[in-house]
Amino acid sequence: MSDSVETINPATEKTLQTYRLLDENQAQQAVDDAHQAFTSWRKTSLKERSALLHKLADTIESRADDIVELMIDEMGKIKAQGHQEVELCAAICRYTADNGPEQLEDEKRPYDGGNAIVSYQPIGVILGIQPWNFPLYQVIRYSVPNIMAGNTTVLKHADNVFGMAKLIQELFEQAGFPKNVYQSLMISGKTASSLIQHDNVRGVTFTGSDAVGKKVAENAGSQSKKTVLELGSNDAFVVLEDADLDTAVEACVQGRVINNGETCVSAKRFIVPDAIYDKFVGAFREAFEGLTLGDPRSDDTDIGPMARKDLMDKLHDQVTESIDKGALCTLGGEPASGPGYYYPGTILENVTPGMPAYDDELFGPVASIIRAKDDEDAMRIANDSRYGLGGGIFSSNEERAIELARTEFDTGMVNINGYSLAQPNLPFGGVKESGYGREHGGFGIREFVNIKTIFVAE
Ligand SMILES: NC(=O)c1ccc[n+]([C@@H]2O[C@H](COP(=O)([O-])OP(=O)(O)OC[C@H]3O[C@@H](n4cnc5c(N)ncnc54)[C@H](O)[C@@H]3O)[C@@H](O)[C@H]2O)c1
Repeated sequence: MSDSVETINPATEKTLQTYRLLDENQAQQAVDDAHQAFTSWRKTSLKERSALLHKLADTIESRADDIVELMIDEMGKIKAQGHQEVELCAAICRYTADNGPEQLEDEKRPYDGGNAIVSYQPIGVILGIQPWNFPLYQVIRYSVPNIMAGNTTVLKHADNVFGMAKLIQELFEQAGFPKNVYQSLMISGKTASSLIQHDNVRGVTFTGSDAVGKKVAENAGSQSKKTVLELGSNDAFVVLEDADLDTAVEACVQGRVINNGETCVSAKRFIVPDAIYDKFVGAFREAFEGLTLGDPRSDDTDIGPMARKDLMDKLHDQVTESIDKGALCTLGGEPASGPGYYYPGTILENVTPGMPAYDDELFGPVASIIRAKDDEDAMRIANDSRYGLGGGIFSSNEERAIELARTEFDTGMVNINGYSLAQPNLPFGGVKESGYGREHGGFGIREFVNIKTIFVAE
């Protein structure tokens, strides 16, 4: 196995940097250092932690241009979306700093014989294994609540964004956090796997594919270590017969191509009843045709390059296999000529079970359109998936849509008449093979704490 990795600019295919990987001994030492840091970090007050998180928010904002440039170079993020990600991360820091103390406060509960205290205590070093698609956000969303709770953390980032891993460590240092409270480790997946077994790693939070997530959970489970899994999905956006089609088209297009189509919680399957199929699909295709594929630095670009060649090749194989099995490609469908890993906005119709476009996650700007008999059939199809992260319902009857979201949609999140990414104050996470556990909104902060009951007899 190579002891270094190269990062590559997906727009130019040029090498950006070479990073030397830590070997297993060095990685184990880093975990011991994080454990050492934990012994004093856990004793800091919530007020001190909160003040440092406010500084982190300011630091992130002050380094916004550096962060966004790196996102563009390493994974092809569109510039304006990079700035949105930076703002979201600063907001997560501030939300956690402002609300964390209350979310972690002791609770008093009477019992037969006395008054108990329920206390939220940190547990130690948390290993984060994260993907590349929101390379700052995914790290901030798990590390900041954990650090607020008194844990320390080591990160294994995706190889293609090692520059971002390095920069994030700098941000924590610049904000004034004590040494080793946060560390980015340049390690392979194999070394990350071995760290799960390290005695001082007390929990593992993984965001990425369901295939790797299952292995990570199995490995951690063999040692009774808790995991949080934020995995992929094939979110269904259901356009009901009474939907306002302009609203639906706008949100569905945005939800499909945001982040170059490389978003876990995004519109991937569009389920449309027969009665409105031609009208919706015609307008959707027209909007998709108008999207600009190109330079992620340009303000005119809607879809930038895909992050890696292997990901583009996989997407194209999934499109080709779906077409071979009967899907109709009514837009796009072939990679653009290089340099750069550019895949155009693509529409597949006649998508049916047994096709990758129906069964699996297509992680790129490809829309899978499925025709339903009626509204009821559309909801059935929406749930006909092994995944359950997010979803969407479009209807002019908001009350009915909310009821369907509440009782019928088998997912962790549902959009009604719109499309939204994560919010600091709202729980984020999935069901079924999209994983378990929740980030944000006061829930993430309690994932890796010891909820301790202290019985105080009267
Ligand atoms: N639910 C969410 O919040 C969320 C958010 C973003 C992305 N995702 C999902 O992530 C996937 C895309 O990311 P990806 O392709 O980089 O995922 P991936 O599973 O290939 O990689 C994720 C991370 O795991 C590491 N890794 C790979 N093999 C490993 C192993 N054997 N042991 C330990 N670590 C290992 C990778 O280096 C990377 O850091 C998509 O399925 C997407 O939907 C989910």
